[in-house]
Amino acid sequence: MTASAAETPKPIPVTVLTGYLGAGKTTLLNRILSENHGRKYAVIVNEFGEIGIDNDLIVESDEEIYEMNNGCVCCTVRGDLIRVVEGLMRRPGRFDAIIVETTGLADPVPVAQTFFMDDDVRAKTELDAVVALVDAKHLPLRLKDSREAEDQIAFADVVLLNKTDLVTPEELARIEATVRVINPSARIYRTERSNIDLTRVLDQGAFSLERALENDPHFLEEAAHEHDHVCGPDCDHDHHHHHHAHDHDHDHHDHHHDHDHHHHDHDHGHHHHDAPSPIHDVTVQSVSLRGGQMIPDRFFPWIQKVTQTMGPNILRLKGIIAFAGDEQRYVVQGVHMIIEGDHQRPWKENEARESRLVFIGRDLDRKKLEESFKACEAQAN
Ligand SMILES: Nc1nc2c(ncn2[C@@H]2O[C@H](COP(=O)(O)OP(=O)(O)OP(=O)(O)O)[C@@H](O)[C@H]2O)c(=O)[nH]1
Repeated sequence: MTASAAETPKPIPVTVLTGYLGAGKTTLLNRILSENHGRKYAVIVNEFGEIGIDNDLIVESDEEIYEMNNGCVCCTVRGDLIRVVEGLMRRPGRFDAIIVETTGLADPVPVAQTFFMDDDVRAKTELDAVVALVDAKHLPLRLKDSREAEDQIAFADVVLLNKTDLVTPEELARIEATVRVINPSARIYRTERSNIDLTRVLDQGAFSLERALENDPHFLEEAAHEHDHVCGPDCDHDHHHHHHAHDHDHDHHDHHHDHDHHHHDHDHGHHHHDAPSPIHDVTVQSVSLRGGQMIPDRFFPWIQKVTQTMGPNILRLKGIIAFAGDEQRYVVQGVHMIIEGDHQRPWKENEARESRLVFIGRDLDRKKLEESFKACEAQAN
C-alpha cells in the first residue's frame, strides 16, 4: 500500500505561548480567539492557582479549551499534555491548529520537548513557533530575580515586546537591545495589549529543531530540563527535597545550562555553569482568597492599599469580584503596583455570586490578606 496525502494527514501546527506572569499571554490568546481568521484552534491552558481563575479570563468563543492540571508543565503536566494532545488527535477535522498557553513561571523547553518525545504526538503535530511575551515595564526587574524570564526569551522564535505604553521610547530601545542580546535570532515586535498582526505569530514554521539542538544538545533528552526552573506554587513537587531525591537518576546538573550558549556575555550574574544554581525559586507562593459579595467602597481602597504596600512582592494578582447589587462580574488584575479592573459580563443565573482573588508573589501574609479581604464583604461589619 502506498501512502497518499489523504492517508497521512498534515501534522497539526502547535504554537506555544510563553512569557512571565502578567506579560500579556492571555491578552494575545483572546485576540487569536476573537479574530476572524477562519481557522479553528484547540487551546490548552495550564491553570495556575488552586481556584483556577485563568479559564474565566479567556474570551468566550467556539473554540475548545482544555485545561491541564495544576502544577507546572515540566514536573507533572507533561503526561497530561500528551494525553490532551492524543485526545485531540483522535478527533481529526475538529480543529486546524493547537495553541498551548504555559504558566508564567514555566520553562518553555519541556513543553516544546513534549512535541518531540512522544512518538505518537511527534508524528501528528508540528511545533510551529514558540512565542514569548515580554512585559517591557517589568523586564529589568525580571532579569534580576527570575531565570525563567530570561530562558523564555532565549528559547523563543518570536518575541512580542509588550506594554510599550508603560515605558519611554528610550527605555523601550534599551529593553529591545537586551532582548536582542539574550536572543539574537528571534523576530522581535513591539506591541501594546499584545496587538500584533496574527500572521506574524501563527503559521510561522519558525521552530527549528536544529537550532534548539544547537542551543541545547540535550534538547531531546528526557529530563534534561525537568527541574531547572521554578515550579508553580501549586506544583506537587517537594521543592526542598527533590533536588537530592533526583540526583541519582538524572544528571541534570551537568548539562542543563548548555542552552546558555544563547546568552553570550551579558552579565546577569546568575548563570554559572558549575556553581549550584538556584534550582527553584521556592519563595514564590500563591494565596487564593474566596469571599462573598463585596462592597466597592471597601474593596477598592483595600486593593489599592495592598498593591501600594506589597506591590514589589506581588508578581501577579487576578480576581473575579462579586459586588453587592452589581449585575456584572468585575475582573481585577495586577502586576506589581499596576492594577486594572473592569466589568466582564453579567452574572449567569446559575452562577454563585462569590468573589475569588489569587495573589502570586513572595512573602505574602496569607492570614492578613484573608482577614482584610473578608472585611470588604457586604455582611462584614
Ligand atoms: N498597560 C498595559 N497593560 C497590558 C498590556 N498588555 C496586557 N496588559 C494587562 O496586563 C495584565 C496581564 O495581562 P495577561 O494577558 O493576563 O497576562 P498573562 O501573561 O496571560 O498573565 P498570566 O497568565 O498570569 O501569566 C492584564 O491586566 C492586561 O490587561 C499592555 O500592552 N499595556
